[in-house]
Amino acid sequence: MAGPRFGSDPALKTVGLLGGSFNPAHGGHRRISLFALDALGLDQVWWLVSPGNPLKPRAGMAPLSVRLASAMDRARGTRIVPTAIERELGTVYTVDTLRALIRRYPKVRFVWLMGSDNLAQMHLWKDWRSIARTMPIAVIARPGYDGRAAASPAAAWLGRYRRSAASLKHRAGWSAPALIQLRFDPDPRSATAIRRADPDWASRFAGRVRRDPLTHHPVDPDIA
Ligand SMILES: Nc1ncnc2c1ncn2[C@@H]1O[C@H](COP(=O)(O)OP(=O)(O)OP(=O)(O)O)[C@@H](O)[C@H]1O
Ligand SMILES: O=C(O)c1ccc[n+]([C@@H]2O[C@H](COP(=O)([O-])O)[C@@H](O)[C@H]2O)c1
Repeated sequence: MAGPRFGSDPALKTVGLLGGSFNPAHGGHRRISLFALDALGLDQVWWLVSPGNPLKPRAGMAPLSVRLASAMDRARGTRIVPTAIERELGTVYTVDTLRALIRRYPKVRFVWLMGSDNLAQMHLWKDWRSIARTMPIAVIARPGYDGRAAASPAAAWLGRYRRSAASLKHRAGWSAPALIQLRFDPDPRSATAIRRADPDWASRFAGRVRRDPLTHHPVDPDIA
């Protein structure tokens, strides 16, 4: 069954949500976010720096405050808003985070953004079909993962809800489920490669941690 169809109030803001470990944030995150902002006509992209991906090992994960500091550094000068709001909401699973955000920001239309590596394993996420019914999903092609993503259970289920990026620019057409595939010059950068090349990366951000980083969430007054 199709999910909610949103109204066409032009005062509503549009926000793309890119959830991730950001261990550390890198130029690939920045580039795909700026691309999605433009392709989908968004007002902002929020980076949800995760307190802990339930499917990822904790070993090798820098503290949340350090990962957030790296995200703030990478997002500087853009309409990307890094936040650790999941810590404040007390949510770990994406389905719970998205429900809480929708409740908290009724004037915002959200779209979930992710790389194709995440689509490939989305069927392992808690209530993944509910996530797809909650908001449109835009998937960004990522070198080495697109084949696996296309063959995945989540892609098969979402396949009948394929939509163009342009359809999100018409606010009245904002509905879920919807799968939008964003293809542009794929970006090979990854946090894994950065950690390998620079195992000490976290020490550069340790001195830049905010005093209250865990609840930090700068929000456009039009949105709150
Ligand atoms: N180069 C990229 N191209 C497309 N999507 C990306 C890219 N890098 C990260 N993403 C996406 O950004 C989100 C957050 O990614 P994450 O913080 O896990 O970075 P990562 O580089 O994938 O990390 P790691 O290598 O540690 O798994 C995910 O949806 C991921 O698919
Ligand atoms: O909700 C889940 O079951 C779930 C399982 C795995 C990953 N996620 C989310 O997927 C996003 C990408 O995570 P990561 O660590 O691959 O960057 C991040 O927001 C995680 O919280 C969510």
